[in-house]
Amino acid sequence: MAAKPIKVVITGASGEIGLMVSYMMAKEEICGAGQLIDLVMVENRSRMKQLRGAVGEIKTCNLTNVQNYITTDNLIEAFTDADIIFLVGGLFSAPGFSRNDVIGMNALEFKEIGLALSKVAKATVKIVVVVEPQNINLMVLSYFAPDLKPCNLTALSRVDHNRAQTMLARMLNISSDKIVHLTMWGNRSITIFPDIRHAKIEIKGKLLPAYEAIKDDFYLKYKFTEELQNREAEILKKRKTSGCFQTVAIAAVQHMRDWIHGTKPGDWTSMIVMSDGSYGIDKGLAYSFPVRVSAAGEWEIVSDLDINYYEREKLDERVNEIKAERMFAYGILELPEAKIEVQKDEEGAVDQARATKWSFGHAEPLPCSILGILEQDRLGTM
Ligand SMILES: NC(=O)c1ccc[n+]([C@@H]2O[C@H](COP(=O)([O-])OP(=O)(O)OC[C@H]3O[C@@H](n4cnc5c(N)ncnc54)[C@H](O)[C@@H]3O)[C@@H](O)[C@H]2O)c1
Repeated sequence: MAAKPIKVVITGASGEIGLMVSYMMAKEEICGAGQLIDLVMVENRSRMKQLRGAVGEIKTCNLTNVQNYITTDNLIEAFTDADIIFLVGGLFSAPGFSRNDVIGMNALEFKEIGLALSKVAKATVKIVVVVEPQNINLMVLSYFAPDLKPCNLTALSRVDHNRAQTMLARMLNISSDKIVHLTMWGNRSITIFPDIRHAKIEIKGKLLPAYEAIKDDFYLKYKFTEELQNREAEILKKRKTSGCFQTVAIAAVQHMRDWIHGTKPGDWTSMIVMSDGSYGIDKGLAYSFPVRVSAAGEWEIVSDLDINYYEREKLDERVNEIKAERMFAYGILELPEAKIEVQKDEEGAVDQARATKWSFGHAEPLPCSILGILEQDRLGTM
């Protein structure tokens, strides 16, 4: 008898990245050779027409990997019995939006997602958060779905891992699979910290430390990080587009493939996971670590890298940044853990245009208090 189809859910499935992830999951045998999937594509009600159009197109691509195509705007229906969930549906940072705008808006989305998962998630589900800011969204989701265990929860830092790997390979004109033991530490933001010191490069069959192979310590320690951080902006400027959609979709699918089948023997990847206290990072903080995955699909943090004084400082800076962003999100959600006071708009005035924009995906415009705090942040008074 054929194996039961694996239920793969993609939220934001009619968006740029969600649609590309859907195509790849329908086309590639990510869940295993010959393994059928049920592809569940989730969208906001207002985008269901576009989603049905997109599914109509995928169905005519002559792909044999999918047993059933399901479209829905109902998170409970989507998440029930789901084996794999790509959380791609959320708000993208538009021109003029600050990072705190994006944190606030997506915190509200991820509260809803967490609540839905808390009702129906399978104990073995594999979830990857693609929506920015990935670290914060993962912690909000986990807060509202407390029964989910760290083994269920990851977020995407593979985009930067892939970029760094490719940049190093290009310096030596070699294939990127010759670069191993690379790590992206911390927060998926412009401050993500690439660790090249532990990376190794295969040259003529021998693994050499990256610093020894490249022989440009100043570039690797200072300029490389800057170039990595600016890479996305550079591409967007040249392409005149608002996002590196292909880069993100491919990274999300690679992340999931490694999680299902294991990382390359002798190597690891970078994933945002809930810290178990490794490297002195607070337990429960969503942080990008070096992560090794067994062939059975169980991930663990690679916990025995030596960390020097410079790296310690960088790791701790990212902890503080993530904690501050988490506090901001908790403030928006009015959680008891928040130490900041959510300011009420005493005048009761609401900028309806912004309220509607930020309430994208929600039945009601966001409350005044939230608009108040976001406005303050934009004015730089927080
Ligand atoms: N470097 C990165 O890792 C990176 C880069 C770009 C984008 N992203 C993230 O990927 C996400 C998707 O980007 P995109 O370019 O595809 O955006 P997009 O605006 O094209 O698509 C997002 C889709 O999500 C849907 N959506 C919003 N909330 C939803 C919800 N709760 N449930 C279901 N659907 C929902 C929207 O209707 C929209 O169709 C963005 O939110 C962004 O944060 C990450």
